Amino acid sequence: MELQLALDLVDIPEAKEIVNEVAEYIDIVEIGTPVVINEGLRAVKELKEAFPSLRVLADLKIMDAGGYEVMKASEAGASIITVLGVSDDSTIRGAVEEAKKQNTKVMVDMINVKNIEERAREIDQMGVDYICVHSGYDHQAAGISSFDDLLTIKRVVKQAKTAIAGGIKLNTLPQVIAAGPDLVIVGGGITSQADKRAAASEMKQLVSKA
Ligand SMILES: O=C([C@H](O)CO)[C@H](O)[C@H](O)COP(=O)(O)O
Repeated sequence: MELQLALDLVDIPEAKEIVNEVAEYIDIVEIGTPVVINEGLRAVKELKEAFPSLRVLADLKIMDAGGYEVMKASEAGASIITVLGVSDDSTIRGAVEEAKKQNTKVMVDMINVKNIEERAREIDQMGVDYICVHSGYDHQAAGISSFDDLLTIKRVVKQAKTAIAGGIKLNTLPQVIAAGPDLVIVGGGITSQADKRAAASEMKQLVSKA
């Protein structure tokens, strides 16, 4: 099981500062959607240059033009790029095809997918690398968690790796780990802690044991 740090509410210098603190405890660093909106793919490029041994995920949440956007993010240095599960199949297939050419990977974010079981089965047949259940900020504010969705995809997904994101904290991590995702994605659970290094270290210890 791997740990991904999501960076959302920071600029590029702040992102580098946080990764400097926690790099040894994370497997993947995510350039979150708000960072891409504010800073562009330059954020992906700069983080990859600063931390070449870390995989960088570009959380583009692609909804259209899958092939083109995967190409641009891959050229910037992303190892993994996100595409939305609610997108048309052609968008997901285009993203997968381009990622194969670029030797990068596609993560499908199931945020707002209503029929998780059926859509996860379909997407699993499209050759994607990860399927990620996700309760985004707006769902978190409404008290919605994606834990049940994780149990669903663990049951039906056969090819892709499974991942979970959204509001995971140290106290909820053991329950998440028990469900056995391949990748756990944590943003505020690390970045909003006074001691980010300690939080990342404790999380990495738990994730590594699983
Ligand atoms: O993808 C995310 C969200 O939609 C904002 O872009 C976050 O990276 C994801 O939710 C993980 O962050 P936390 O919820 O703070 O753990």
